[in-house]
Amino acid sequence: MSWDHVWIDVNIATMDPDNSAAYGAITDAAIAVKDGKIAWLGPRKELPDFDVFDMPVYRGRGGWITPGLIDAHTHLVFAGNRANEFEMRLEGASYEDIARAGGGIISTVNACREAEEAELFDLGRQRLNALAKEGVTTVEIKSGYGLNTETEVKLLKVARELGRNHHVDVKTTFLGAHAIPPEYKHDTEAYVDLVINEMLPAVIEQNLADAADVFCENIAFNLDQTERVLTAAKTAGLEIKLHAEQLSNMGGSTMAAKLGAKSVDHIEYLDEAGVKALAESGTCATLLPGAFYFLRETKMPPIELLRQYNVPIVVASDFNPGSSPICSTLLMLNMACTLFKLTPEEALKGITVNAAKALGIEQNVGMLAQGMQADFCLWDIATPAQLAYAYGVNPCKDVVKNGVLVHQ
Ligand SMILES: N=CN[C@@H](CCC(=O)O)C(=O)O
Ligand SMILES: [Zn+2]
Repeated sequence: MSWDHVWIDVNIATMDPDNSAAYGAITDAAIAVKDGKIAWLGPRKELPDFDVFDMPVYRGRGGWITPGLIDAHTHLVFAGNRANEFEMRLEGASYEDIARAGGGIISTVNACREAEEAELFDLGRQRLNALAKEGVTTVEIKSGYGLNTETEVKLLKVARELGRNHHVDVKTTFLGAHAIPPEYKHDTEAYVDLVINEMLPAVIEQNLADAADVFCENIAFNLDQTERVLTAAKTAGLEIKLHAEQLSNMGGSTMAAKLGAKSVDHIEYLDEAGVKALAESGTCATLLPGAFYFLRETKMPPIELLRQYNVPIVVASDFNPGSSPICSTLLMLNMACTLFKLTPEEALKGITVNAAKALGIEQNVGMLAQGMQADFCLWDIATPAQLAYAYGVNPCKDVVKNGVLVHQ
């Protein structure tokens, strides 16, 4: 056999739904890589003969290999910070109060409009490095802190540039309809027109986005406006997704599901009819425990219903300066279990196989099987549940991205 490299003395959490063991596990396993793909994986004793002098053989010392982690919802390109609002909330103001008073998303918009591309790139790279150290190999980055064509394009360009300059793959999402900018405060419809008729065409023309998103909420865009933007984006060839049912039940999830959205995200206020709609369309439900925690929310997302209707559950960091300033995908595993009572296996699915579905890349990444892209991590852990159980000492030992060992 001629491979590029082989790993032995490992256990593998394949996360492959066709493998009925918990985590799709194969213990005492081996995995071989060739041309950026998984050429072979299975029990060590079935590993075909190969010449040990022909290729590097890595020993995992009994650790676990998982798919490279996928953070399917972040806003990681932004300038400034909102520590002042954190203080205000601790003194009694709510996230909604601050947004209505012109703070919140708009304060980050002001910082982003002023920031140079190079500064945004540098900040983005530091954050990407932090995620990559924890085993993240694919990340989604949204715009949404520009709210004018120039700055939305700038943010998406930076996100694309980060993807070109980092081993982490970047999927970009246009979120021009994130909030209503002050200059359109009294004419939201005109802002929606601008998003559809000016921003979206600019983004499409420069191939800056893979998907589009909207914040459907009483402090942002109503159902009709949301539907208009999503329909235009879909017609333009983008995947669609939605910030939905975070602070109230607006019916955004059902509408987005009917339009074929890849995911609806937050969903604390999602009801049974909404869950059913997701199940019918194959739309993923993305849980954002970082925002739930940081905003001290109390309304739980409908976990039991999601299970009952077999809706793929995704877990993501939602890393952003306002509602989730937590740049850690691994910590989300712990929070998804402690706050939402997901099992560690459900949580790990949420940042691997289901996260890939939410980004439409499940044919290539998110689980480990022959022919899949060789994106995987070696962890210094005795059981996969340890990834969700403890936090603080990073157990990520090695990362293989596109078949190349990038971090040791
Ligand atoms: N909910 C809307 N958007 C972001 C928050 C952005 C912000 O507060 O800056 C979120 O996903 O939580
Ligand atoms: Zn978000």
